[in-house]
Amino acid sequence: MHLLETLFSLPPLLYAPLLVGSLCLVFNYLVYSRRVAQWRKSNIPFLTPSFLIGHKYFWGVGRNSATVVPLDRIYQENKDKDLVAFFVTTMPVVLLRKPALIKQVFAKNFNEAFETGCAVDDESTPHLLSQSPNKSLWKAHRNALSPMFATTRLSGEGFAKIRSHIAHMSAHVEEKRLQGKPISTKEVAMNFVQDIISNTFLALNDNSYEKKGELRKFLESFTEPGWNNLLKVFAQLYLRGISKLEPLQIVTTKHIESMRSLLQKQMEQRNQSGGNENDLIDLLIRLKEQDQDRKSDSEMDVTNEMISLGLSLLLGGNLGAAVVDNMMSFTMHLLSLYPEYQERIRQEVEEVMKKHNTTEFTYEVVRDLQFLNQCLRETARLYPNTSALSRVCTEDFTPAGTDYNFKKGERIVVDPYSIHRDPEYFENPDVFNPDRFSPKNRDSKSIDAFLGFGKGPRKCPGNNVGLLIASTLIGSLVQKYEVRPHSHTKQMDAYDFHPRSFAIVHKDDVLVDLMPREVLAH
Ligand code: HEM
Repeated sequence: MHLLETLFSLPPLLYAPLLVGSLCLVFNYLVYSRRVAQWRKSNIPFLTPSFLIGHKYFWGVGRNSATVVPLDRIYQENKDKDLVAFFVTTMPVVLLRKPALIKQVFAKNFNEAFETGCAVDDESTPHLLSQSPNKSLWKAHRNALSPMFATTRLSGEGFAKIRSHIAHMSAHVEEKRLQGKPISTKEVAMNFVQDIISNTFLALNDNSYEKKGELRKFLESFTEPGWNNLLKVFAQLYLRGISKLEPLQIVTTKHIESMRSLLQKQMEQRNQSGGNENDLIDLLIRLKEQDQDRKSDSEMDVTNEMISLGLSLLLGGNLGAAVVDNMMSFTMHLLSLYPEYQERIRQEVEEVMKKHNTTEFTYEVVRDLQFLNQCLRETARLYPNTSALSRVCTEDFTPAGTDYNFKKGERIVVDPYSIHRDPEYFENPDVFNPDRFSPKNRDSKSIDAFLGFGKGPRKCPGNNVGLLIASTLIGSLVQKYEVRPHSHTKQMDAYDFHPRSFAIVHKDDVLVDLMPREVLAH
């Protein structure tokens, strides 16, 4: 009583913050103690939280990589455990450490741990596939988009489009080289993948090497690392209450309206030209035709469902198509440090072209570049793009063969970076060794431990499209040039990642020098 009297005798400007601060501490204590008691009862080992800050390692956010370094330290320090729970500020999470348990929860218990933790509240709100509010809607959208994930769509005429982008990219790098400048892998890769995606999904004929295309600008607003995007993802994952505010939304009203007008323009054009490109625009027009009520409607009005499909395809699960450029940039970095693997790619390109009786890149050539595909998968192992795969329990369950009781609402995370560098699953894990992905070397242990494209029914559906685009870029560059390091002469690790990104992206652009092979031959 005496304490309260003293407090209220202070000027309001002084006691109000003290009062609010004290209430926060009480609330914080209650949150921590309730969850800790639950973990204890559920047999889930946990790390005792520090007041207000949860786990101390997350205080490095903004200095080191946003999540890779803290998660890796927790992973390393709890080697004896299958799983370990802790708090990120006031957000409780359970980190699954063992691939067998991850497979169990992500695949076998999919029905009980279906959500990714950033679902929208309302079915009609335009959203990404990863934000689906319920399983039936997620399934319907994933099925509707499935023809877009088939790589055969990019054979024949589809690959003719890709060849025009190889020509744009080649002209760009040759111009830079003749000016004596290094090549920005970020720029080359980003323009390449985003122009191909614009062209093959949306029939936009961009050449971003000359002028940034419409889609390129749109996608950049989602993927550019920085405080703004970091805060948005953080709010979606950990501050569910305030994440409903418009500036904290991942998909803002402005994005929705840009997507609506882009789709509308392309659908109207297609309706007039009557062409059949087997792309997203045709898919949306078919969807509209199937809708009996709107059959007679000649206007190409774009529904929220169409916007959701467009966003999901272009941005994927974790701001997706953009991950392909990241993968290509890291591959160029690694290959610049391992010239012997560049030579093997060159030999493979020559042999496969000979087999298909051609001197240029075709769908069949790229499809058959097995060793190059291994190099890309090995890149995804060392630099897995997603710092944390996440699921939220939608029901209580106990994974088979364990006595861990997961409660509805529990957030589960998986840290691909640490598992991919664990010698228990990958021998000499820090070494870039594409042969570990050869069919003869792959074993069930490493197959289970590889999480570069996720796990279970929510696994990346676009991985083969992404790998095809990446193989085309890397194959055509390495065939013509020797790639040499310019900015990064040492293999990057977690401390080289961008501190303000949840994705694993390098903080400084990777620059390389290109030496034409015919010059080297003389
Ligand atoms: C080759 C580079 C790519 C990598 C490394 C990659 C990685 C991933 C990862 C890690 C996930 C999360 C999976 C999980 O939570 O279990 C994911 C989901 C997803 N990706 Fe990809 N991705 C790539 C390319 C693409 C492309 C090119 C597309 C689209 C054409 C795409 C579309 C998606 C979609 C739609 C999801 C959400 C799946 C769902 O929630 O059901 N991805 N991707």
